[in-house]
Amino acid sequence: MCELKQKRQKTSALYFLDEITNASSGKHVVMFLDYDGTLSPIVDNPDLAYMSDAMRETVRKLASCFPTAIVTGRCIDKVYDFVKLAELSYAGSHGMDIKCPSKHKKGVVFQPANDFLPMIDKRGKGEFFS
Ligand SMILES: O=P(O)(O)OC[C@H]1O[C@H](O[C@H]2O[C@H](CO)[C@@H](O)[C@H](O)[C@H]2O)[C@H](O)[C@@H](O)[C@@H]1O
Repeated sequence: MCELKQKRQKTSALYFLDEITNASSGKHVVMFLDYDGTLSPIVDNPDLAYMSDAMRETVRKLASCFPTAIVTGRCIDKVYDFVKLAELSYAGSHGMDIKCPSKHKKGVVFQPANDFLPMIDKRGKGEFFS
């Protein structure tokens, strides 16, 4: 087997399936997935970083087995436009904007940076603190 193929295998979770199965026994498993370069290929234009239908189907199946979240530097709306799976949780803007699905129409929203918006706004207008 060529060296590159061997390296690829060793970075695949499938290579460690027994270890992962043993380590997760009796525990609650939650999946956190990156978007760019993980669910989608890296492409020159970030607006064209589509995920394939096959990948979407795999993530849909995964989410039917474990709570699943996408964690990304992108804003939630943008990544949701690509992923289009309402049953997932999304942590966008590097964790500053989090939405989890729930029976409520809007879902559970957690925006830890909200309290800092007035300060950020002041900074943006050139007002500095002493
Ligand atoms: O946290 P991530 O989900 O990994 O997001 C990181 C950045 O991803 C995007 O940029 C990267 O992917 C682009 C599309 O393939 C590529 O053109 C770019 O070179 C990569 O850095 C996204 O555009 C950024 O906003 C994210 O911060």
